[in-house]
Amino acid sequence: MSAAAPPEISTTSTKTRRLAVLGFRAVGKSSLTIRFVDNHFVDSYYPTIESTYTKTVQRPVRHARRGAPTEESFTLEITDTAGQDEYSILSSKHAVGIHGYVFVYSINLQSSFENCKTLRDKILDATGTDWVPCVLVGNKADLVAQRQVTQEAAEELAKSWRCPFFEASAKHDENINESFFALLDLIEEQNNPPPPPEKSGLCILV
Ligand SMILES: Nc1nc2c(ncn2[C@@H]2O[C@H](COP(=O)(O)OP(=O)(O)OP(=O)(O)O)[C@@H](O)[C@H]2O)c(=O)[nH]1
Repeated sequence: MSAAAPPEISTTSTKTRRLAVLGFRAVGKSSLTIRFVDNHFVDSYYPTIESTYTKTVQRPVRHARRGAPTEESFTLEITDTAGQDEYSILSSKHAVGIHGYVFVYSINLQSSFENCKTLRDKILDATGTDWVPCVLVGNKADLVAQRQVTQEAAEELAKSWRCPFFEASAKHDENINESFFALLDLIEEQNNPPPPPEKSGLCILV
């Protein structure tokens, strides 16, 4: 009889998290998503209807207990939405069953930054909440000479949304993983608040 396989303690089962990438037309939503999922950049521009991408990632377990798995696996289902402006009708499927949002603007287009505020308001209206897990991403950070949106304004907005903020470049592969992982970590922080501290072995029965 062969020896039993050792128990699998390095990872837990996979959890699925659904993310939606929203923003104005041509800010780089597809480019960010494809850079994250496939690690390449397409220079040409094809307006998106809607696409869903899947990527499995490992993250450290939050508040891991002694002897328990230290990493967990997530299957990310990322919906790359069509570009939206303030007049676009929000599809209800972008409000239901989504764990977190990537709001994207382009640092060289002020109106795309303003548009993120409108989009988030629409999501809050549709979900009936006053907060959703999200990350604010200023893409095309390589176009710094054409900058219209200051870092300070974006930091201020992210602070008011209680969310992480990154300037990123899909073209130069800057802060792409960081943006998606920060969102995932924020989602998990909501789902797994810190447990009460472990008690010592001593137990007094009365
Ligand atoms: N310089 C620069 N160009 C970028 C970057 N990301 C995307 N682009 C270019 O911006 C254009 C639009 O990119 P997409 O990724 O198609 O934008 P999108 O937001 O998905 O577009 P829609 O689906 O129409 O809303 C393309 O020509 C990209 O090559 C970047 O980080 N830097």
